[in-house]
Amino acid sequence: MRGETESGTPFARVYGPADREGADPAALGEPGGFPYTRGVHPGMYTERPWTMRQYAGFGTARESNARYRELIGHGTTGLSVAFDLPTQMGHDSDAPLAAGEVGKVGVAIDSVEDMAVLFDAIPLGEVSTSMTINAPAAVLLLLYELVAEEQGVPAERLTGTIQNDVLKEYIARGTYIFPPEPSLRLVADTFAYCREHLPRWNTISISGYHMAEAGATPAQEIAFTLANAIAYVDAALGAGLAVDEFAPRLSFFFVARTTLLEEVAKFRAARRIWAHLMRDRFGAQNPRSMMLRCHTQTAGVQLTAQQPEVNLVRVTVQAMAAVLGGTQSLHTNSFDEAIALPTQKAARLALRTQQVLAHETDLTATVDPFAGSYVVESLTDDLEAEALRLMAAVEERGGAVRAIEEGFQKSEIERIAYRVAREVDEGERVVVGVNRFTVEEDEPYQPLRLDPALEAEQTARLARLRASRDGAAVRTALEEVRRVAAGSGNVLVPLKEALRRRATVGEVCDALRDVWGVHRPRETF
Ligand SMILES: C[C@H](C(=O)O)C(=O)SCCNC(=O)CCNC(=O)[C@H](O)C(C)(C)COP(=O)(O)OP(=O)(O)OC[C@H]1O[C@@H](n2cnc3c(N)ncnc32)[C@H](O)[C@@H]1OP(=O)(O)O
Repeated sequence: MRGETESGTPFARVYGPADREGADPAALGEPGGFPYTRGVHPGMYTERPWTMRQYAGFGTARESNARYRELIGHGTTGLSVAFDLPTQMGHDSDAPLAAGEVGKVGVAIDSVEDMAVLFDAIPLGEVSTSMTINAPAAVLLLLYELVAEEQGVPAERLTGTIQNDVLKEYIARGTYIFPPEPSLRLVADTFAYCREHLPRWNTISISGYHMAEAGATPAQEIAFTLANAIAYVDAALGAGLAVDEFAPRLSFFFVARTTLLEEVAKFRAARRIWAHLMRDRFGAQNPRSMMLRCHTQTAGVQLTAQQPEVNLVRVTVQAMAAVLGGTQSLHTNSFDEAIALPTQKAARLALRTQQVLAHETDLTATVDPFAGSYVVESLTDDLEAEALRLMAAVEERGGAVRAIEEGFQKSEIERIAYRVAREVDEGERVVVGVNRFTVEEDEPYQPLRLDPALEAEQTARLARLRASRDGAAVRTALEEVRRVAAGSGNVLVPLKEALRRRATVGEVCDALRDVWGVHRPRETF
């Protein structure tokens, strides 16, 4: 048995009252009350279960639309769109760089017409939709708003989230386009635009998930995520917004690992740190600005290609950690994700896992069941202290952006990833089915295969769009995007007009690239 937490603190063999002596009851508080250690709502899941939000998308808009409708039919309670890499990088499906990638890791969206197909017969006034899109987040949000307009749904009714967290892209995920400064401006413009037009929209999902997948410990995950959050808050304040005008719509995204006790503590510690930051450092007055609301995804990196059915068990434990930690929204991975895109059956089983937890167990019968547990409260305090220490290290480097430019977070995370890989290789860290309890031959598994004709189909669709639209109007609209991007107005306004006129995702991103350039990472190791 490992003698220390994933964050590197030694585990006591037994925890007891002595470990909690002198603990301040105010640090725990009440559910729904400052500092929200016990959760953001007084009644939590006794009032409403978390949102079951399965991340999905592949092929063209038509295939993904069918998968969403199927998920809704099976009882999913929120949508979560995965985009393909060209879309995430702001390139059209016919761009040379897109070749071979169209529709692979998510859906290909080139224009408002694709977006309309993606949400065909899905009432946007009723469903909440998350979109995992970062550098071009504003563009995809505007496409969503345009489709809602076509459906006759007013923007102020729309609920959902854009990931829009470009800082962690530089650290871990990699789909950045522009340099940090214009990227932060675009984020602040999005906050301002949403405040005015889409007040119920969560404007960002500040993500620790990808850093965790890259190797971050739970303490690093909290610290680097919240350090990025501070940079976004500073950017918005710098753009002239008041903290309570945008902070209630900031949201977060964490992983849930199989180390259940430490993970439960992680969610609780993160909420506590955020509440203090917002109240004490940024002077927030609105309690909603102080509530860390989060989505959680089970840890994909812990799933194995060997004996893949064992992943069902891992995902169940991870999902329990998220629920016991008080998440607002949850994606459970499919058991076959270490091999390929999920099959239909695996995707359904993943959703069923959440439904069993919500409807068959007693996890939802009472709020924050682990409160008062000697070990979980101690781990919560330990994680809080360690995360604050790491956040101070980021501050010493001049804040998140400076530290990113120096390669600090990335190299700290890589150090841990290397250590974990070595422990697995040496058998010190047990991975069932990989370095212990292996079998000679797994049963054959049929992965989902994408139709190779799909890329040609999507580029032909794009050619038809280009031939049928008013080319001169598109050129004028793109010129306006460049003009505003070079100045200081809110760039979402001309972007929306260009998209309405059938400019494509690639064309509007190219217009921004013309003005802002692209980010070139510094190599560190
Ligand atoms: C790995 C992969 C990749 O790299 O590609 C990815 O990134 S995948 C990444 C995928 N990312 C995601 O799916 C992100 C999902 N994020 C979200 O859905 C959001 O940001 C969220 C975390 C804030 C959750 O939003 P949500 O709409 O699902 O849920 P909420 O908690 O906001 O609940 C909806 C409404 O019900 C209210 N409500 C909920 N529960 C209660 C309760 N117990 N008592 C009283 N009210 C309640 C909320 O206040 C809210 O209303 P009101 O709004 O009025 O307060």
